[in-house]
Amino acid sequence: MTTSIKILRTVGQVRAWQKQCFFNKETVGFVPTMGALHQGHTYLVNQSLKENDRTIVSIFVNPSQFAPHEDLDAYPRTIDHDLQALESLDRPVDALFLPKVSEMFPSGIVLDVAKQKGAFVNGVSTIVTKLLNVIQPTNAYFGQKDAQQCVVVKNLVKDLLIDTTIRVCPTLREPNGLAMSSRNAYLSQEAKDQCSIIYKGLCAGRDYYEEEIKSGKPVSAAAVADVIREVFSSMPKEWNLEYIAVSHPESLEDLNEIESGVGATVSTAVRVPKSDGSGTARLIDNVQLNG
Ligand SMILES: Nc1ncnc2c1ncn2[C@@H]1O[C@H](COP(=O)(O)OP(=O)(O)OP(=O)(O)O)[C@@H](O)[C@H]1O
Ligand SMILES: CC(C)(CO)[C@@H](O)C(=O)[O-]
Ligand code: BAL
Repeated sequence: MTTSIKILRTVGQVRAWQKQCFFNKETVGFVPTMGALHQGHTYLVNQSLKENDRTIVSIFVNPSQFAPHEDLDAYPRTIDHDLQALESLDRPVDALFLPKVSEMFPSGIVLDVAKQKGAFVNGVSTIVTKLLNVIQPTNAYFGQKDAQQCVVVKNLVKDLLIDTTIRVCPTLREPNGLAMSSRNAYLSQEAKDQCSIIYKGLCAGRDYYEEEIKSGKPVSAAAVADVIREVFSSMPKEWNLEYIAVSHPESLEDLNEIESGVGATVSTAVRVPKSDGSGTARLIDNVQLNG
């Protein structure tokens, strides 16, 4: 496909592009993705276009953040569609970084990491650090949908003294409330309709909290989770609720009580059978309880 977007495939090409921006005193916005772009992604890209002189997007399905037997091979790869989506914005992005695995992991991937607990956190921290090192953006854009990822990335930028501002954008949703996700492509329309129960449950938990906190006393995290579990009890029985977590909004440590002035992040993951029968799609979502 022909495109006006500069396609960069090597670290060397990105560094040369970045140096030119730096030389011109232009700010650089960066949106890391794994492709299969949807409106959640284009929201982040539009935000970057608004706030920076130049915008670069990366598409890299990062093997090091998939657990063994997860959907690395099946993960949707739709590069022609993605290029079209980036071309048809009000202003096209300036550059697209499309590295091969060998470019990002020249010494290979330590696959044992994927067997350890916390593989996702390690995998995301490593790839985001590498990408920020290569691109050295002024601002980098992430979606609130991946709440754990936002916390991990904010902490790593702080701890490693990386000179990039992390901008977190709200979760974009389908009209029925389902959070947009590349993995929704695994589901039939009927399943997507049923999936509205995920956000409904989270909202019921948030409504309960907002009512209870008016008393001025801390609210029990278990009680919030129970309200959500009650809504989730009408999920189809073949679905698998992995967890409901009520966590501190900054550290993501589990909370027993939610205090006003602090609030919480309430997150969940649900495995829903894929419509082609080839396994399950893991859907995640979260809401914020205001402090
Ligand atoms: N619905 C959404 N609203 C806002 N941002 C989103 C949304 N979905 C994804 N993003 C953000 O886009 C960036 C790239 O995410 P990614 O390419 O993994 O897409 P994804 O749809 O989250 O994929 P999947 O859900 O299959 O993991 C991340 O910062 C992610 O938080
Ligand atoms: C940030 C990211 C691109 C790192 O691979 C990925 O975790 C994602 O798409 O959210
Ligand atoms: N969007 C979060 C990264 C992942 O799906 O692995």
